[in-house]
Amino acid sequence: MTKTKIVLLACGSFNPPTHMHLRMFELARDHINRLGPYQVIGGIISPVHDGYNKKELIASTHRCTLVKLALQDSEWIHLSDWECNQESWTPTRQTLQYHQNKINSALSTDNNMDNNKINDNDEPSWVRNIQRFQTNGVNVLVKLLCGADLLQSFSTPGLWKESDIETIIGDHGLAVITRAGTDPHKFVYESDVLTKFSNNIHIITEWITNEVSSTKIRRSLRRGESVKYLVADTVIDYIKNHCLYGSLDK
Ligand SMILES: Nc1ncnc2c1ncn2[C@@H]1O[C@H](COP(=O)(O)OP(=O)(O)OP(=O)(O)O)[C@@H](O)[C@H]1O
Ligand SMILES: NC(=O)c1ccc[n+]([C@@H]2O[C@H](COP(=O)(O)O)[C@@H](O)[C@H]2O)c1
Ligand SMILES: [Zn+2]
Repeated sequence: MTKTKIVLLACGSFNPPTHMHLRMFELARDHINRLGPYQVIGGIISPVHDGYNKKELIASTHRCTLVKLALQDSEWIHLSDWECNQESWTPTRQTLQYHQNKINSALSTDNNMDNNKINDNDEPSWVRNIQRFQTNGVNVLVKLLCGADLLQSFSTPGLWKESDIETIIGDHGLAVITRAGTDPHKFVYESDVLTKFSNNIHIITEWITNEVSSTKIRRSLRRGESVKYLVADTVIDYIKNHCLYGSLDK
């Protein structure tokens, strides 16, 4: 049986990236691969544009560097700085569509080329990673990976267009990681649009709960407290060297 090839894309602030951001990918890959008809072949972290204007959001140049440092130990998850390099903030539907189109057009070019030439190009690492796989002309699907709080934000009035939610879930699909304080099953039940597309929403229970959040990390840094074992050492070094989040180099 040919498995549908999946790439997981997580959007968000990553301000800064924590171990839990990376755990989400591992949890979702195990879950989706276990279902049978799917094979997860790549992961992408797409930090949000500075124009998102969220409180305490530091410059995307720093956030992209921090994500790259956090991903040094991962073979399959890559940074995409595409959103950050746009003129302004991009709605998530467009981000998913851009990455899916880019991957599939790179793969179709590969199919028409001599095998030796594959990977010998200037594509970003998140594309090159996927070019290692044989897809035999079958399109790769990019799914949105998120925590349950992002799913919950779908019901915030004026935040998401209903048509975007339909495209994101209907055409791409969601992998949702449970998070304390949220009940994604109940949330799907209470929403007509989410129930309509619930066959394309994978809710993944995080049994080894880890309530780290970027907000808590920023708070500890501001207070001069240790964040070791919550975020990568290389991320901590960079934050301290650049005195980010009110931290002092010590
Ligand atoms: N501990 C966690 N459990 C489940 N999902 C998480 C967790 N931390 C982050 N995520 C998910 O990671 C994605 C990126 O989130 P984001 O950058 O906002 O991180 P955050 O820790 O929630 O940061 P902040 O506290 O600044 O909101 C979102 O989909 C979010 O739900
Ligand atoms: N309408 C939309 O497409 C829409 C609305 C709100 C947030 N988002 C995205 O969700 C993510 C939320 O990140 P935070 O959880 O860090 O706020 C960001 O990547 C943002 O671009 C998208
Ligand atoms: Zn958040």
